[in-house]
Amino acid sequence: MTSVTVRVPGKVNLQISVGPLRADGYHELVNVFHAVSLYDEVSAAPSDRVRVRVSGEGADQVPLDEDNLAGRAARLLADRTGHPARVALEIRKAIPVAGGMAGGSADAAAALVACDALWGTDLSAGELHALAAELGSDVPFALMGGTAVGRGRGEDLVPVTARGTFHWVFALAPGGLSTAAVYAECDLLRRHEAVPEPAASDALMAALAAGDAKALGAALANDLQPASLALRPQLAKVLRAGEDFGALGGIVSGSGPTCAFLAESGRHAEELALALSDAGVCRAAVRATGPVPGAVIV
Ligand SMILES: C[C@](O)(CO)[C@H](O)COP(=O)(O)OP(=O)(O)OC[C@H]1O[C@@H](n2ccc(N)nc2=O)[C@H](O)[C@@H]1O
Ligand SMILES: Nc1ncnc2c1ncn2[C@@H]1O[C@H](COP(=O)(O)OP(=O)(O)OP(=O)(O)O)[C@@H](O)[C@H]1O
Repeated sequence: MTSVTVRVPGKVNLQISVGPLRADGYHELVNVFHAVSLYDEVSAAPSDRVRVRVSGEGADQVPLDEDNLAGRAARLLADRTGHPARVALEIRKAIPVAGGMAGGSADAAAALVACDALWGTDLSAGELHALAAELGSDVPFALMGGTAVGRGRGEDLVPVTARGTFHWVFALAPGGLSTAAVYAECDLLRRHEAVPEPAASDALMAALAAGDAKALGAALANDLQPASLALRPQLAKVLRAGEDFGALGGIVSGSGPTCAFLAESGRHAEELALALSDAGVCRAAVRATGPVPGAVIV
């Protein structure tokens, strides 16, 4: 085989309920993931060692050394299967880097799928999921796609039935936010509160099952949002602009700083994206739909 290409989506979190800090440094979550049609592509081809090249959105901010998550995924798969760690990975990015849309996690999931096919290591879905969870809390969902509830640190996934297609606008911010820093800020902001166990929102689940965009917009909830806003106060202006321009709901995506807005239709999403761009509150406003499938060979 000469080359394998995998397409992998970014995500928005429809709900993040952040529970107490665990002894291992992670937080217990109820994390409702939703895969959206903003895709990275990862190609894997034979090489003499692990090599990584990156192009596209934010490519200059992506490490090419052993920190690259796609390269780490390839080395982990090689290590566990005994296959030589030899592959040239080419990453084409559209998912914003450090944007709260799990771009690095998506590339890691794509690299696992691509190398598994290129090398003929032929792991089961369960084996790939276990390697994905070792690489990061968001990586298993990038394999699965669709809409799913993640428990534990987010890796323990159960698919959620969602009817229809939802239309989103993502307001991309200049620069990124560190996920670890946002969780640390969340702890700091809640240091005087008793933190309850995380819980799924019934209103959100009912909205998804009914395909009711208006109800979904009203049910979006992210416990990390106050922390992202504390670290990046300008985001309040972005969220207010989305609301003023008629979004059904607006939320910081994951740990931020990307903001996600739910629209009524494709047409409404187009208008909303244009209004956000014209208002000058973001670097760019891009449209996407969800849910979409996880990492697939194309
Ligand atoms: C914010 C989200 O993107 C929402 O899906 C995820 O919770 C973060 O997932 P991720 O980027 O894959 O995170 P990981 O690479 O596993 O962890 C990065 C850091 O985030 C914090 N972290 C992550 C997940 C979690 N359940 N609790 C945490 O406190 C920890 O400080 C950890 O060191
Ligand atoms: N292939 C990759 N693509 C993007 N970033 C990568 C990659 N590999 C390593 N990184 C590093 O990981 C950091 C986080 O990038 P990523 O785009 O995954 O953030 P994120 O979308 O905020 O993640 P999450 O939503 O999972 O918290 C970046 O700052 C970058 O240094």
